[in-house]
Amino acid sequence: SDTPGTSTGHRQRAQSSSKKRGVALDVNAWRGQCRELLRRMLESADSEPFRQPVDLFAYPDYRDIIDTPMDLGTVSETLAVGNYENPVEFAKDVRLIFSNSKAYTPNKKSRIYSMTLSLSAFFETQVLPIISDFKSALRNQRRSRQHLS
Ligand SMILES: O=C(NCC1=[SH]CCC1)N1CCN(C(=O)c2ccco2)CC1
Repeated sequence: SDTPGTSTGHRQRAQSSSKKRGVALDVNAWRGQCRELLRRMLESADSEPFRQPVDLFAYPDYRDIIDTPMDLGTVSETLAVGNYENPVEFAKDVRLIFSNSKAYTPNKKSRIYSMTLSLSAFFETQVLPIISDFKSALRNQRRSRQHLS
């Protein structure tokens, strides 16, 4: 707490990132964090079936069941070319990979589906702080811009 009687002068806040409550609030940090999360997922054996699009010759009925195919390679490419605006859009595509697998699997004991379960459990624990840090950086940026207007 401040020493009584001191005035806490008006603090200028840096535009893109500022130290607040010990957290670096950088509205752009999410992209590198998501790239690193993808890298860790791709190095896991559990991601093997999800690194590239499903081979429709190997699974001829795949598109009868799945409307929007998605895979980690496509997500990687979309992130690299800057076509995700925020980590929520990124997470939506990754979650689509897992929901497609759940929809397509003939039964919940299939090997590939069990890989989906462990990979998505890992993903959810890792993406949550990325999204909440982004949202607080955005709130902070809007707060500091608001005081400028
Ligand atoms: O063919 C692939 N991936 C591409 C590959 S794997 C190695 C070479 C190229 N699949 C199979 C179907 N998929 C499932 O989720 C699934 C659930 C139950 C059975 O299959 C998605 C992954």
